[in-house]
Amino acid sequence: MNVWMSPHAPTNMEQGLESALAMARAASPREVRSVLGADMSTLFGLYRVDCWVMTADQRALVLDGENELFLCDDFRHPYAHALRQRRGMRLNDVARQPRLDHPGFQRQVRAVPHNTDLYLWTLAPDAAQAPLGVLACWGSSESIDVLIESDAARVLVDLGAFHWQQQKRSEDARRREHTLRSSLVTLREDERRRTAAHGLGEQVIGQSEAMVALRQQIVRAAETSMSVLLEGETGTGKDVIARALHSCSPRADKPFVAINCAAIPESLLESELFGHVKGAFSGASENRQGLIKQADGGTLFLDEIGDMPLDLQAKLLRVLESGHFRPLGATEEQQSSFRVIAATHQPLREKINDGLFRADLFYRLGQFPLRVPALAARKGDIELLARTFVRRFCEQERRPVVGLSSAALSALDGRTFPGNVRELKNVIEYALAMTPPGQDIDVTALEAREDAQGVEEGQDAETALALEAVTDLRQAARQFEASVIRARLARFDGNRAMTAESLNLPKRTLAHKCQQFRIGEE
Ligand SMILES: Nc1ncnc2c1ncn2[C@@H]1O[C@H](COP(=O)(O)OP(=O)(O)OP(=O)(O)O)[C@@H](O)[C@H]1O
Repeated sequence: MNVWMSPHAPTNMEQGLESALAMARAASPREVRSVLGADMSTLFGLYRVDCWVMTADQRALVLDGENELFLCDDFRHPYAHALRQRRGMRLNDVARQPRLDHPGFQRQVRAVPHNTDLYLWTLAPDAAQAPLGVLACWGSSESIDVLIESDAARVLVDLGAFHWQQQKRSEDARRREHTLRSSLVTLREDERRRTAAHGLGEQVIGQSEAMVALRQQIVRAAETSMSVLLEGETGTGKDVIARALHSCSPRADKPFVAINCAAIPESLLESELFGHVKGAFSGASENRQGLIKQADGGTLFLDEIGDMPLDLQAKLLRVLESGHFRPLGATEEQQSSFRVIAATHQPLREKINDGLFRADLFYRLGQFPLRVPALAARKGDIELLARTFVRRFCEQERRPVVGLSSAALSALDGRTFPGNVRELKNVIEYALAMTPPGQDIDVTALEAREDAQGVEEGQDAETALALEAVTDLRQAARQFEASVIRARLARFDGNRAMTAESLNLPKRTLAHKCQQFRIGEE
């Protein structure tokens, strides 16, 4: 019997037309399925109608919004049979189908009344195409009889498959377009970052894999407002990197404020950072803005952070967490919004273990850790660095730009550079001074510096011997100390951190002695 020819024909026909219209208006495959399932159920008085969806890999059937999954090659459930036959399939009294013992299917059977029949339609827009899914209609034997006889049911199912397919196509097209768009955005982003990283090449020189990767990380860190912790041996370029990071960050037009925590006496460090008000301590004759406030909107670079005293570490942590601080002697709090970059050549973890550095500050500073490799680990960079320094010095001195002989380059390659790039730079500068203008730097010019250092050290030894002749022991000791420090500083290309380390002196003590002996002023 045709359902539209039933005694309620006008109502049913109206409903059928409404259903067809609703499917045509549906905005997604899921909406088509939902209209089809609901309307079939109402029109034919069924217990339940499920619209099973074929997964993209064509291996299973799933139901919108549910977890149940039926594999297409598992013939313990009837959906696999329907898919294989690709035509309508009827199961009378589903509870009496012992071979269909799929646990999921049995759960469904238990959820419907006794004597329920099942009619399955394989939904496909046409026979040549892969099925979209299976429509499972559960109902009494009579309603399933009506369903099977009904032309209207067939029309609705065909319409459902058609609109499902149409919506699926436009959804696939939208998804493809979205994927394309987002991969284009990613591509553009990557390209922008690559260009930015490339642009940093003039500031942070190096073509080794490690340096190329480091520049990319610098660009990434610059995009965020995270705290950056630079770790690396002395002279590896931590200062250069901090400045480069600031210059390619959105804070570039705001101040870059740097402080070396090791170079400033402990007693002054706090007031340098936080500022003070007039009369806060003896000598504080006027209000003074601290570096934290000066860095507002920009970047605060804390070099040698490992040398910051513990009590100041706690205060720094508080500023980083809250953005608030109080200048020395002030009653009011101030605010500053800055990005912090900290640098250290000391292993901070060891300092934490020794109770000299706060673990919480370490983690707060190291939100974006960057490790700067030693020059020895990227010897491939020596030539580019050397040539760049030669060019820069020549331009600075207004001399014709010269090159480096291959013997000079291989001599550089053979050196160890404990002072890293700083040492290389000093070697080049000295060699250039020893080379007549217009001539390439040769190996003899490089060796001249070592010879000069040797003489200087020899002279120091002579001085030390000569001191035996003096009668004032304290003065002799001071002169000897000064000679040792001078020689060691010369050996480490003026690097006080390395000098202090090699003499087992705190950097602050070395700084004090240099001041006392006027080293570095002559
Ligand atoms: N990658 C680099 N490109 C260009 N110049 C560099 C690079 N690395 C270091 N330099 C130069 O080497 C010298 C030392 O660099 P910098 O002061 O940045 O090192 P550092 O790691 O901060 O040293 P320290 O730990 O002793 O403070 C500077 O003159 C700097 O210009």
